Amino acid sequence: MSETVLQLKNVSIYQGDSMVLSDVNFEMNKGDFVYLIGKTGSGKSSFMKTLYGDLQLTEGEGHVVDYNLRTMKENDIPFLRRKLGIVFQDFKLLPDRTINNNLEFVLKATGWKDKTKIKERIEAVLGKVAMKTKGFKFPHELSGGEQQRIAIARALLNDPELILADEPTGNLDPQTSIEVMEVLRDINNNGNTILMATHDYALLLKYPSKTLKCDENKVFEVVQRKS
Ligand SMILES: Nc1ncnc2c1ncn2[C@@H]1O[C@H](COP(=O)(O)OP(=O)(O)OP(=O)(O)O)[C@@H](O)[C@H]1O
Repeated sequence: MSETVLQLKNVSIYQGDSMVLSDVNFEMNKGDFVYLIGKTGSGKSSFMKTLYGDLQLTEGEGHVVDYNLRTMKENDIPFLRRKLGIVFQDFKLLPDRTINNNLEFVLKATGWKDKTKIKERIEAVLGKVAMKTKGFKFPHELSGGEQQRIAIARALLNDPELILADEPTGNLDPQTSIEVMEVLRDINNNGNTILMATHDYALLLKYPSKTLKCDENKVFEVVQRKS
């Protein structure tokens, strides 16, 4: 039976007093890969932020993994985020430490203590993004595409039930975007559930998948035409 990881019912999303999206109804099941598209300012980031608890849900019903976005308390947010993997456009790696130490930092902050297990987990996630040999480098010693692969590895550390990727290829050239996309598709093929906001229509055409569009304060599914 399919397992629901995300469910929104009659949701409206606000930034301050202004409504960004209304009547949003959407569900994702384990293993899905869904794109979220829309013009700049159409609400993609606001949608993502609502899902990881950065924007409070005040209207409608929302469930992400086992959290109820309406009733969740401020102290629940870090626990919700442990079940999510979040990838941003600008990578957000800590510049003052190596890749291994960036990953170790997250594991320690989320309760990992055993040194051997930490080392094994770091190797495993670096392997998943084909970056096993780069752990000793600092972020600035890596290309943008490599940094994004590390950010994806970081998102995988705690076996997330849902990966939210907000414009993960937004800072990358077309060829590097394809390489990062291949990593995301591989991860999806291995069972991870991914919601990816993007502007990049070339990626959508090359890697078709279910697509939601934000437009005029609504979110609806678009059907890709086969040419
Ligand atoms: N922190 C904020 N405070 C007030 N309004 C905001 C805030 N962030 C975004 N908005 C407004 O909410 C609307 C949706 O913005 P959002 O960032 O969600 O769009 P987006 O589709 O992600 O755009 P982009 O593709 O440019 O990132 C816009 O009108 C924007 O100006």
